[in-house]
Amino acid sequence: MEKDQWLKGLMEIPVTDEKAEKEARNHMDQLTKPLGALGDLEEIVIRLAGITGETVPDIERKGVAVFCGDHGVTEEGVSAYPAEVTGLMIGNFSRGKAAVTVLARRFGAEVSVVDVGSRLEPLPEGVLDRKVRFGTANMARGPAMTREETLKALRVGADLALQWKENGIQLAAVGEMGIGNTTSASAVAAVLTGKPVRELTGRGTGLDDDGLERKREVITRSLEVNRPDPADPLDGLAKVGGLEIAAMTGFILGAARHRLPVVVDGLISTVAALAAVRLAPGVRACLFASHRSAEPAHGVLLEDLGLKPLITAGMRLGEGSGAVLAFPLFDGAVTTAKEMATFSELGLNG
Ligand SMILES: O=C(O)c1ccc[n+]([C@@H]2O[C@H](COP(=O)([O-])O)[C@@H](O)[C@H]2O)c1
Ligand SMILES: Cc1cc2nc[nH]c2cc1C
Repeated sequence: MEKDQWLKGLMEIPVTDEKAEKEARNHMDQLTKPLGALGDLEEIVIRLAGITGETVPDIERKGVAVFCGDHGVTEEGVSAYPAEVTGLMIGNFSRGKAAVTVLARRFGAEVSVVDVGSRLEPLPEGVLDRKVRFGTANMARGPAMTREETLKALRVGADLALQWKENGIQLAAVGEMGIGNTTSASAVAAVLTGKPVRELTGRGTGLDDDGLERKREVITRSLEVNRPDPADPLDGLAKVGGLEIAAMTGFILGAARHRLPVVVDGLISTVAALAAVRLAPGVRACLFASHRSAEPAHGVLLEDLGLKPLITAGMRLGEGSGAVLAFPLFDGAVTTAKEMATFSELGLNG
């Protein structure tokens, strides 16, 4: 009961500040450029205003949260890499040598690496220990995890978003690490969109043709074995999802609850975002899509969410790397809003 109350509270998403949005639009229209000439950058400023309630928001402090988990379904041979790579990459994040940590350093973002369910033990320095269990069960044989575990993982993410908001983070990115998680993400995408598995399954880390066929068959079998309820996003996350996916759903819900704009990364964080939007539709207004992943399901999900990716770079890495790469576009957008002259300052009526 208390748990239900907590989840209900998390889903009370404040509405968009339409007055701030309108003021931001007016402001952008008055700047010394042809109307709309800054394209998506203008949309960033307007949407940030609607989220934060400030006409020209400050986004100096940025962070990327990387949620990590292992997947029992790797037993079925669905990834081009061995499951041990999840743990090895957690070490790499801790040493600041992974793509996301390198990019975060370059573009001035703080990083939180959160182990919500890897098999790694002990954890390296600086990694937040929020382990709910040591990897999920093999979803091709039964549920990946229980509803209880799903809610625990969700709470890990939601609590971090609140902590970030209280600590003064103004723009968040979300990413993940988990060998096998494109299989889980595609399965959750199939549950939430009702689209065919074939259309939603890609090569992940680089499967060959045989591997891709096996992956499709494993996802189809997992859906048959578990029969997740499409009307209950938590059921899909529990039965065919993953610990880091549920944590990202919680993080996104928590961010939206506290009006913290959040940039999603590739396929896996976007499926978490779709689950969050299905739980609380108001979440959508707080989301930005950084790039469009090479995974086929990603485009389907972005369309379902009505999100336009800022970058097209053929990336398929995850980690939050694409989201951090989009941060300079946000800085550029806000800087134009803050520093450009208006037509009236130029002595022209624009
Ligand atoms: O972001 C994406 O769209 C993306 C596409 C393919 C792979 N990945 C990353 O690769 C891992 C999952 O790939 P796989 O083949 O093991 O399912 C996981 O750690 C993800 O971060 C990520
Ligand atoms: C090496 C490696 C790094 C990753 N980062 C995110 N997913 C990944 C998957 C692999 C295999």
